[in-house]
Amino acid sequence: MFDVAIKNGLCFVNGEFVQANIGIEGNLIAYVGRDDICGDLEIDAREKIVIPGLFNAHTHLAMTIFRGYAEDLPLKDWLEKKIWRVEKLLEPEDVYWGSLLGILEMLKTGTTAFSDLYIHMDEVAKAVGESGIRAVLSYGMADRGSKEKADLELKIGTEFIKNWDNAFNGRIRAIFGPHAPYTCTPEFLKRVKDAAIELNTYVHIHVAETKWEVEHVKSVYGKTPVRLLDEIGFLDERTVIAHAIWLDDNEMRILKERNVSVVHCPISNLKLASGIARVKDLHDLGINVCLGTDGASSNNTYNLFEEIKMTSLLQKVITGRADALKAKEVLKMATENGYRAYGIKGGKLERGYLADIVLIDRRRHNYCPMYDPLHSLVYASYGCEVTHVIVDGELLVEDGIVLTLDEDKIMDKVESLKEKFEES
Ligand SMILES: CSC[C@H]1O[C@@H](n2cnc3c(O)ncnc32)[C@H](O)[C@@H]1O
Ligand SMILES: [Zn+2]
Repeated sequence: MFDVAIKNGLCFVNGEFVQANIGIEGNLIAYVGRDDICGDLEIDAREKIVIPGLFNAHTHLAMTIFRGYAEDLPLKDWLEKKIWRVEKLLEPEDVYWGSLLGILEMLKTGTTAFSDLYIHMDEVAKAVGESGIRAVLSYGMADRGSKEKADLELKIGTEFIKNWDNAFNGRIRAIFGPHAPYTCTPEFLKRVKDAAIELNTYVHIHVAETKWEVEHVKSVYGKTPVRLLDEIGFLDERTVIAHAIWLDDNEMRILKERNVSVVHCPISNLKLASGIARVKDLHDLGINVCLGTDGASSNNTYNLFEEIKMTSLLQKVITGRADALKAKEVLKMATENGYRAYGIKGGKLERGYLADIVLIDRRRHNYCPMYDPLHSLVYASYGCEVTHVIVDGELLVEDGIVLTLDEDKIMDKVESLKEKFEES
């Protein structure tokens, strides 16, 4: 008898869809196979596709508050003329409600875990605790050339890790999140890496997002962001870089040699007109590529199914090859690779892996006819087909309803915050 039994689903196991039952004990998958199983809670999956939970590997969760606030601008103007001004007005409680809204949207669209880099992170951690989702959290640090600021930022970032790492049965992993090579000096980034090594933790950072960034870093430090980071010993298997658009072949080889993971955020990159990452090349080199949405102000949703489809389509068009990335590989980027990037044993329907599992309704007009569930999922999903979501062995979404959150209350709160930022 298992705690939870998912029965007769079409399950994504070892890269293919097979009819199977899944037994969950505590927070782990304890059984995957064809034997008839029982559970204290039994979920009938006869009409469902069952996949490992999606991992959104780069977010600024509470930016739901600024969804639609600053449109049709390139990254530099978006940040400098709009976003950084209103972020100064953010209070902790705003971040709490904005984060809950982001979590609500992610759970409803099959995301079981995310990696966030933002401010007022205690509030994000509280929202993660209450909702039941899994998260890797980092306080977003930038020294901007000031030694005093560097000391303070590192202190806040370190305290956050000490207070929250492994909270809620290990659902929260707390790591370092320096913003970018153009807001953080190499001296500061070196201190962050040393602290990360001492605490045995990960570092999540934006790198090579725009042409401007590369030219700016070159003009100040005489080398590109990736070469600069490599020179200070910043890059290793516990480094996760978001974007990685403007790289030459040699820089890609450096990322491979150092075992760095890359988070591809195609929709944000298109919307801010930053560029298109060479994901096929990164993938072919053997780099661990995972997927992210970035913040809701540059996307404007937290629906990872959109990133899955966009990743596939963009690589087809920039390589001129319709088979640039296999659908199976892209689904792996959205699941297993995200968990792997942050050293979490999840993202696979396999015994011993974390029980982060998503059930999807097969009986939808957009999946009809279903020749191959993999292709239906990757190319025809809206995200709203998700019916059940289990995180850490707990059922959080049932028949499309998030059991742990009050959807109307969260929406009312975030809608009411708009007033504060409208005039800014
Ligand atoms: C200091 S907390 C994180 C910081 O990052 C900003 N941000 C959001 N999206 C992006 C992006 O695509 N590139 C760079 N910075 C980004 C966010 O607004 C916060 O200020
Ligand atoms: Zn970002």
